[in-house]
Amino acid sequence: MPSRKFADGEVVRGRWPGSSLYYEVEILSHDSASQLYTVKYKDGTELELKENDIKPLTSFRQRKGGSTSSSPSRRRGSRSRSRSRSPGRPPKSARRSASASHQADIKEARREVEVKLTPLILKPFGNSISRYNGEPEHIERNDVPHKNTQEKFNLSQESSYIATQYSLRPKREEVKLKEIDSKEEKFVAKELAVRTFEVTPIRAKDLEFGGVPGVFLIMFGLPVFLFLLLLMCKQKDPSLLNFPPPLPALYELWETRVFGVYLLWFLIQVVFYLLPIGKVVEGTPLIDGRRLKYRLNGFYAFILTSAVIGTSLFQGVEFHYVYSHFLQFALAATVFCVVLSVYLYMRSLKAPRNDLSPASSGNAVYDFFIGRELNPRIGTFDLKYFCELRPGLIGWVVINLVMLLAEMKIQDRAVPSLAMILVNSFQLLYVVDALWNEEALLTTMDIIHDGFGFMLAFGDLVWVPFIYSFQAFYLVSHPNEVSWPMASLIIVLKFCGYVIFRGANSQKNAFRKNPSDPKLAHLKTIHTSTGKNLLVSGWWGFVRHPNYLGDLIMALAWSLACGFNHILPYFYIIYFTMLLVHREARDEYHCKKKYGVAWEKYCQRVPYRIFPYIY
Ligand SMILES: NC(=O)c1ccc[n+]([C@@H]2O[C@H](COP(=O)([O-])OP(=O)(O)OC[C@H]3O[C@@H](n4cnc5c(N)ncnc54)[C@H](OP(=O)(O)O)[C@@H]3O)[C@@H](O)[C@H]2O)c1
Ligand SMILES: CC(C)CCC[C@@H](C)[C@H]1CC[C@H]2C3=C(CC[C@]12C)[C@@]1(C)CC[C@H](O)C(C)(C)[C@@H]1CC3
Repeated sequence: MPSRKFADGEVVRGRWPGSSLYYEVEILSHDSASQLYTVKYKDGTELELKENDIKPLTSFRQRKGGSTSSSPSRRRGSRSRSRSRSPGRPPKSARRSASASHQADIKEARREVEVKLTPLILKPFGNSISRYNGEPEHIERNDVPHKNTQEKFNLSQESSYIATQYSLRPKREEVKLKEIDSKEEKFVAKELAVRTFEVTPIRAKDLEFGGVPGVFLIMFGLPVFLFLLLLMCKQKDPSLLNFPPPLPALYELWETRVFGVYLLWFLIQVVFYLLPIGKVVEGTPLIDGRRLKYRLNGFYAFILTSAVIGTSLFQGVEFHYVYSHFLQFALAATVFCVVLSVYLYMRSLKAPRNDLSPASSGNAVYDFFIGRELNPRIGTFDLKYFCELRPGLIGWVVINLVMLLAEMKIQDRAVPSLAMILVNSFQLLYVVDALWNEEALLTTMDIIHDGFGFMLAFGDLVWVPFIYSFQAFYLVSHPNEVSWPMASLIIVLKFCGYVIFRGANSQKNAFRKNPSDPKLAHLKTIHTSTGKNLLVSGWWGFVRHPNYLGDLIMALAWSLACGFNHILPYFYIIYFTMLLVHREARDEYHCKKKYGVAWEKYCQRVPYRIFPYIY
C-alpha cells in the first residue's frame, strides 16, 4: 500500500484550518514520519495538512450540488442550503407582484451579492472585503449566468458538506463552537432576510462621520482649526483662555516658492516609490477576486530620504526656511490636497463599479470626503497606498528634525533639549516601525474599506505632517527642561506602550498570515462563519483593541515630554483618543457585520474595547 496518496507538485484542494472551506493548493512535500503534507495556498501561505484534509480536484468536479448523503456533515450542508435559499430570495408573492424593473433590481442585487462573495469562497483572506455576514457558499446563484462562477459555487457547496474539523483548539471547545455555529446560522438567515437588498445598492447605506453635514463641517473646519492651532502655538503665551489669533488672509500665506518646494518633496517621494527595490506582495482580495500588487519599499525610501537630507545639511541647505514658512507649507500641502481630492473624485466618476469603495454612498459631498474609488491607480502607481506612508509620514520626521534645528538656533543651544530629543526619537521610532512593517498597512480599514478622497488625502498629507509634529513645533518656542528621573519615567512609559502596540499588531498579523503558526498554537480562537477566526487570548484577549491602547500610551509619553505648562502639547493625545474611539466604533460595526454572532461572543469574552476595566 502506498504510504502517501498525493504526489509532490500535485494540485489539489486543501482545507483551510478552522473552517470547512477547501482551496486550491499545491503539494510541496510529505513527511512520512508525521504523515503530514506541506501544501501551498494560492496566496503563498504554506501549511501542514493531514491527508484527510486534502481532496483531489476531481472529487469536487464530479459531485452534483444536490447530494443526498445522510452523513451529519452533509445533512448540515443541505439544511443550510435550503435555509439560506429562502431568505436570500424575496417572498414568492412579492416576486409575482413585482414590476419588471423591480425584478431587474433584484437580479442585479443577487448578481452583486454573488460577485462580492465569490472571493470569500476561494481565497483564504477574502472576507475582509465583505460587508455581509453570511456563509457565502450557501447563497442562491440561480441567476448567475457565468459558467465559472457556477462551477465555483458547486465547488464551495461541496466544501461545506465536508465538515470534518481541522482543529487548532482543544476538543471541549468544539462543543461550544458548534453552539456558536448554530446560533450563527440563525443569525445569518435572519440577516439575509433583512439585508439581501440592502447590502447591494450603496445608496441605501448608513453614512459615517455625521453624514453629509458632518463631513461638510470636517472639510471646512479642520483646515481652519489647523491654522488656528499653529498660530496659537506661535504666541508667547499660548493659553486657551487667550483670544484666538486672527487668521491671516490666504493670499498672505501663499508663496509659490514654498509650493514649489512642497512639489519637489512630493516628487522625490514618488521617485523613491517607483524604484524597483523591495518585495512585491499581494493585497487582500478585491470584490471581484483580484488582488493588487504592492511593492514594499517604504523603508528604503526612508533610508534614501535620510541620505538626501543628510547631504543637504552637509551642503549647508537652510532648513530653517521650513520653520520660518511653516504656515505657508501647511497651506501649500492643503492646496495640493484639495486639488488631489478633486482629481480623485473626477476620475472616480469613470471608475467601474467594482472599483468603488464599500464606504462610498452615491452622495457627491460624502463621497468626495470618504473617497469614491477604493484603490485609485495610475498604471501600477497606487495613489492611496503611496500617500498613506510616504510624503506625510516621512515628512513628519523631517519636520521634527527642522524643529530640532530651529530650537537650537532660536534658543541658542549647542545641543537640542532633552525634551526635543525625546519627542524626536519617540516619533522617529513610530515612523520607522510603520515603514518597517509596511505590509500591515494592506489589511487596515483605510486600504480595504475607505476610498481615497479628501479624508485620507488631508489626513495623510496635511494632518499627519503638520499636527503630529506639533509637540516639536511647540518646544521650539516653549522650552521645557525635563529632569533625568522624569525622562526615565517617560521612556519606560513609551517602551510599555510600544511593547503593547507592536506585540498586538504583530500577533494579529502573524495569525492572519498563518493561523496555524506554531508560535501561536497556545492562543485560543473563536470560529467564525467566514472561515477566519478571532483571537480570544494573548493581547487580543486583554482588550478588543490592544494596539490602540499601546498607541495611546505612546502618545501620552510624547506629550509628557513637553511638560505641564500648557495644554497645547496634549492636543495630540486628546485628538488621538477621539480618533481611536471613533475608529474602534467603526471597526466594531464592520466586524459585527462580518462575523455576526461570533463577534458578539468575542465581545462577551473580551468585554473592554480599549482601556481595561474602563472602556
Ligand atoms: N497614529 C495614528 O494616527 C493612527 C491612526 C489609526 C490607526 N493607527 C494604528 O494603526 C494600527 C492599525 O489600526 P487599524 O485601525 O487599521 O485596526 P486594527 O486594530 O489593526 O485592525 C482591526 C481589524 O483586526 C481584525 N481583528 C479584530 N479583532 C481581532 C481578533 N480578536 N483576532 C483577529 N483579528 C481581529 C479585524 O479584521 P479582520 O478580521 O478582517 O482581519 C478588524 O477589522 C493600530 O496599531 C493603530 O493604533 C494609528
Ligand atoms: C478627518 C481627518 C483628520 C482624519 C485623519 C485621519 C488620519 C490622520 C489617519 C487615518 C488613518 C491613519 C493611519 C496612520 C496615520 C494617521 C492616519 C492617516 C498610520 C499611517 C500611522 C502609522 C501606523 O503604523 C499605521 C501605518 C498603521 C497608520 C495607518 C493609519
